[in-house]
Amino acid sequence: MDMSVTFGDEAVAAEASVAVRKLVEEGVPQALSNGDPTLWGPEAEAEARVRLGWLDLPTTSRALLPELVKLVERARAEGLEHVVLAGMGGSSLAPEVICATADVPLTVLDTTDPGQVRRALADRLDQTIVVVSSKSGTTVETDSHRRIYEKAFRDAGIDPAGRIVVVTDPGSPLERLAIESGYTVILSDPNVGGRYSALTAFGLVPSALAGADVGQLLDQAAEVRPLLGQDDGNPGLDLGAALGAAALAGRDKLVLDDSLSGINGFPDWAEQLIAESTGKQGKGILPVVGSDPTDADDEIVVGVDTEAAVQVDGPLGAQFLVWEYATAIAGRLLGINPFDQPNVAESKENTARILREAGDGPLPTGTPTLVDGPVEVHGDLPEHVKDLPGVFTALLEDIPDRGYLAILAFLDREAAFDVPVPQDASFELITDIWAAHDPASLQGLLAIRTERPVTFGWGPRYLHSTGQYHKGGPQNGVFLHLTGAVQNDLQVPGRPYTLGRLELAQALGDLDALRKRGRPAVRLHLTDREAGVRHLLSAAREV
Ligand SMILES: O=P(O)(O)OC[C@H]1O[C@H](O)[C@H](O)[C@@H](O)[C@@H]1O
Repeated sequence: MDMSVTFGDEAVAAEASVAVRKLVEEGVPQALSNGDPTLWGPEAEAEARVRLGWLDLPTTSRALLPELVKLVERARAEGLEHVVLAGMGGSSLAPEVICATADVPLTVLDTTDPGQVRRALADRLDQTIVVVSSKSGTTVETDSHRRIYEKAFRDAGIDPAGRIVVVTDPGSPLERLAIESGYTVILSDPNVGGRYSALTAFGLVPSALAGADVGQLLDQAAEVRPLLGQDDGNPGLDLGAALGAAALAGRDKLVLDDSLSGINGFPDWAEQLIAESTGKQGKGILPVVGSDPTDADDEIVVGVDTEAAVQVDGPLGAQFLVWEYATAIAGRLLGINPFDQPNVAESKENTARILREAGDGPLPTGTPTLVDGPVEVHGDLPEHVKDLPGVFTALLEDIPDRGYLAILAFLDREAAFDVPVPQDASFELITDIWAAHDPASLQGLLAIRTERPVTFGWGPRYLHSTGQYHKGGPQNGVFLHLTGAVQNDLQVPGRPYTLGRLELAQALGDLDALRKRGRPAVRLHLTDREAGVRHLLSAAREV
């Protein structure tokens, strides 16, 4: 088996081995492998009873393969080359990493940004097949994408029934709707939670349609599965013990480094698994993705196929299973229920309330505290702050010991790639131009100004991932939300709002939840998106 967990740091190894010994004495590795729901205490038991199905997926998901072969053959025969996936959190992050790793194209819609959705709609609608993936069948973003694509197909004279494939849990409202609409429905295993669903239909259906070899993923997972019952040479146990022991010792910022890995985008998937599973009751592990280690004493670096304090090597299918097992182990060590997400609903409810109360009127954005060029600043700031560099400085100074800054961008994730580049530009020049227009560049620019971790998330995608940790985990985060004016909005058919209005209401809803906890939270609103991003980045360079 080519899956292994090794330690590049002796102190981390020693600490992990103490935790392993304790877990082995308690019979945990075997019990978890057998699906024992009592491992997280009596309060978690009822939920754990219906959340451990992921342990069996390397075998049970095989049953899906013949159905997937047929679906793929039909799509190919009909020339449906453009695969769009509408899904949030666990329902999109696994297919995203599977397809990026297999180097097959998949358009992922886990956004409410109208520009990003319009770009997908404008791309080969006549050859598009849309996978609508939602376990609950009620997620507002995914429901909006379905409505928008149904209308777009109808407007183009295309019958949506031939173009929409639904993946959901048995009995969900989406299953009912799909049956009534004549859509292809593939049901998932209801005993697996969203973030553990990589090897269910949620991970496999869109990936197979996009052209990935999903049978191989199951083979890789099946190969590592027997090791998960062992006391020795159990990579899930070793990783979980290392993560849990480090967090208990105060090293609860998990820097994920995949710089040498052939697996593309794994940290984004691991982030939602770990943040949503552990970030609750004031405890948790904060994944830090896309930032260099800072050597702070509350940090542990884990490498995916990359040298680090803890190094996790192996193929993607095995990595999924090992990280899921490890998260369940870390959850036990931390004393939390790794299968619920008690605080995700808060921001959602705030958003629904904001939309309802606003009716047809403007959303309650308030008046800006100050305006700097194309950027409005909303939020409480010290009086001496007069411009954007001052805002950044104030936020960085506000990060408490052991705290972090989270940048949360409710913007178009792909807009930077639309910026025209000179025809003869070198690859370096092109990436420089992109970086100069990419809001995500703010992470690196602010990270070098502080010893504390700086994370970056796209909204509303992070609400289904680190959003749980921000609200339920240790209360030491400082938050910077980015929103932007919408040029060409998109109505959500059958709903009294546009995507742009929903996107802004989602940002406001999350801000309400964070401010209610007394967390410092500032919103920067770009009145002109492109100029605003450039202005933000140049202000960050001046800090
Ligand atoms: O698949 P869905 O029911 O649409 O849920 C999508 C996501 O929604 C919530 O945010 C959950 O906390 C996530 O774990 C889940 O992956």
